[in-house]
Amino acid sequence: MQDKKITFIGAGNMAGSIINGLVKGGYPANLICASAPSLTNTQKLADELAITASQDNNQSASWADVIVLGVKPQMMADVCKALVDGGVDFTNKLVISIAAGVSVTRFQSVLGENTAVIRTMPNTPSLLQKGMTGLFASQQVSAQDKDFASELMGAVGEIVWVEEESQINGVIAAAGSAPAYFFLFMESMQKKAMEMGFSKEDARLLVQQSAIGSAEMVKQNAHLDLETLRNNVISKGGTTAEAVRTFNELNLPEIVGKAMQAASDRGAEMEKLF
Ligand SMILES: NC(=O)C1=CN([C@@H]2O[C@H](COP(=O)(O)OP(=O)(O)OC[C@H]3O[C@@H](n4cnc5c(N)ncnc54)[C@H](OP(=O)(O)O)[C@@H]3O)[C@@H](O)[C@H]2O)C=CC1
Ligand SMILES: O=C(O)[C@@H]1CCC=N1
Repeated sequence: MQDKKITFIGAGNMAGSIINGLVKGGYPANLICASAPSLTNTQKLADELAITASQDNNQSASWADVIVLGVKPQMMADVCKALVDGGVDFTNKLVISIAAGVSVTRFQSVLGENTAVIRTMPNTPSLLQKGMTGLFASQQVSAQDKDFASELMGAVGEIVWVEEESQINGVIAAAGSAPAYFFLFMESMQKKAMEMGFSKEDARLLVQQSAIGSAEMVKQNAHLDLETLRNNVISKGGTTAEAVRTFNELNLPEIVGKAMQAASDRGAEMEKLF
């Protein structure tokens, strides 16, 4: 990977996961700085990973070749304005946003209309280098910077580039928010297993190992579609058939579709707000 100086502005759950995944994957820690108002998250990252922790956004951003913006969407414009007012020159820098709901146009209206901006939508399994990131590049981004962003996010998981910015909201629905869906599903299963008499620990083990095993089967059987994998578990007249019939009667596919649409719609709505 090209060795570039990277500053993360904001280092909470998501940016922290990327920093962890990057350093554990071998990216030089001395090329990474994390800046946030408090040292709570950043100092922990510095102690564990030997990156630099800072409370000075302007100084950290000025030092970097690549600035990863990892603050909450509602504070993004103010944080960017403060960088511009603080004298940070974005002319030769690559800006990578991980925020939902902040458009390229919005970034460029604050940072300068020719700023090279890549919008990404990662997810928290990036912490384990098992992330999924969608990326969209503004016209100003060079092929070399696109390659760098591919390598950067590729270091913490799989990547997919989208041609239309609006598709980032689809990435949010299918990947960025998705870990929470699977956790909710597993929580619901754990709760029922406990009602069936298992201890909390055993209920979790039953559910988590089933989830991990199923996910691994999906990964290792790319030639099989998901329906086939499902059908391989269903014995005619057996138990799984009853569970799946119940899911379908209660319209699980429609529920999932509606939830994903709600996530995507909220992403589009946020783009108007922030
Ligand atoms: N969580 C997720 O699964 C995903 C989140 N995202 C996106 O990531 C972004 C961050 O979300 P998340 O990590 O969950 O949020 P967190 O609240 O965990 O992290 C926010 C971070 O921003 C820092 N911060 C606050 N104000 C400033 C400031 N003025 N300058 C610099 N840093 C500041 C906070 O610092 P301090 O520690 O001092 O409070 C904290 O480190 C959002 O835009 C979200 O859309 C994208 C994909 C998935
Ligand atoms: O909930 C959110 O808005 C962020 C974006 C995707 C996951 N978390």
